[in-house]
Amino acid sequence: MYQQSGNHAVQMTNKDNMVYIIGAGAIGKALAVMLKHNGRDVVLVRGSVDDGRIANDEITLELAGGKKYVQTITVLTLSAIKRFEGTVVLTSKSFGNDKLAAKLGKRNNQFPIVLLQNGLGIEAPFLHQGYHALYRGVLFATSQASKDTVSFRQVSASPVGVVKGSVAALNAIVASISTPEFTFSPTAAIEKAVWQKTIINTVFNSVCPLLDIDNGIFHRDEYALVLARNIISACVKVANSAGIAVNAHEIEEGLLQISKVADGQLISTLQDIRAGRPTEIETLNFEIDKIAQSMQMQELTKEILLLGKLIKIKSATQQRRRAPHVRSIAKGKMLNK
Ligand SMILES: NC(=O)C1=CN([C@@H]2O[C@H](COP(=O)(O)OP(=O)(O)OC[C@H]3O[C@@H](n4cnc5c(N)ncnc54)[C@H](OP(=O)(O)O)[C@@H]3O)[C@@H](O)[C@H]2O)C=CC1
Ligand SMILES: CC(C)(CO)C(=O)C(=O)O
Repeated sequence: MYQQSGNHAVQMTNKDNMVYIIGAGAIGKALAVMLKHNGRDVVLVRGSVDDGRIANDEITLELAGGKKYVQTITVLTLSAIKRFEGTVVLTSKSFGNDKLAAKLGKRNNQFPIVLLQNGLGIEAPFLHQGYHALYRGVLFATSQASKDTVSFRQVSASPVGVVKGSVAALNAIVASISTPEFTFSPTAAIEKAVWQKTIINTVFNSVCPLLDIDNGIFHRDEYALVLARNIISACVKVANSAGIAVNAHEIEEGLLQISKVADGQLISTLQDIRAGRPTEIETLNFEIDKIAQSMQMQELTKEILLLGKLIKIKSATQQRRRAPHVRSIAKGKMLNK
């Protein structure tokens, strides 16, 4: 199934229930360790690098209560894979989806793709490429990676639904990626779940990095919760006008639940900013504002857009600090929205 390279011993397999996780980051590593711990066939595939390298990495997963799982996971890059024989799960950053959709499309076999990424509209590149087995998950979990250790907390089961495909295949996919401590559940209402989670992320992924604070702030601080409530209220009006029946109370409950379970954990956008990496804010605050604009509702999303712009400035500032030579790339590209 994949080629041998260098001195690394890699097991060859012909199974068609292999799970290929693309994106060896905080979520990808956590999922890989959990699957391997439960006896599943899994490999990690690098999302941003494609040098044909194959490695066997020891990854430690820390769960709530101090429980630890250590597993050796095979890490490949795309060019080491001739064809997929199983399910492809994307835990890579969504801004890489255009390139990945094109690359994966070249291996034109029938494999299903599951997107486990935050944000609105992230499936578009795969739909444009004509994928016909496309599934979307919404993660209710929080994961933070440092070197080869990942700290993971599940908030609740993560729903997965059909974008293109069948309910029977969805059920099989959910069974193949679900484990007791990282649980997925099939849903017929994935669009609603995507909006609910995107609204939650619009709050967390802008407010927490701007305050430079952990995810627990909303259950600890009533002023932060009031700010969250205002953002949720505006987003819900936009969603409802777009025909998505979400409600503010349910979303606030979800936000508080995450805030409690993920107290002390950092939102992915804050992890990205601190590491000098790009963020996914385009598919959160900016995408909601874009949808509001298309319905002449942009007055409502002014604050949301401002928070998004501040995240871009903070992210670009940190990137320049870490790599002064990229100054000219970021300059002028930031505030044109
Ligand atoms: N961490 C969390 O708590 C949560 C994260 N999410 C979502 O899950 C997804 C994964 O997040 P997370 O694991 O935290 O992110 P990380 O940054 O830890 O990992 C993401 C991985 O994406 C890959 N990647 C980065 N840039 C590109 C690119 N341009 N093209 C292709 N691949 C790229 C890299 O893989 P490689 O190293 O293999 O090159 C990177 O390791 C995101 O959409 C995030 O919003 C959702 C809920 C919670
Ligand atoms: C809100 C949170 C922590 C929960 O899943 C998340 O989506 C993230 O870290 O990006």
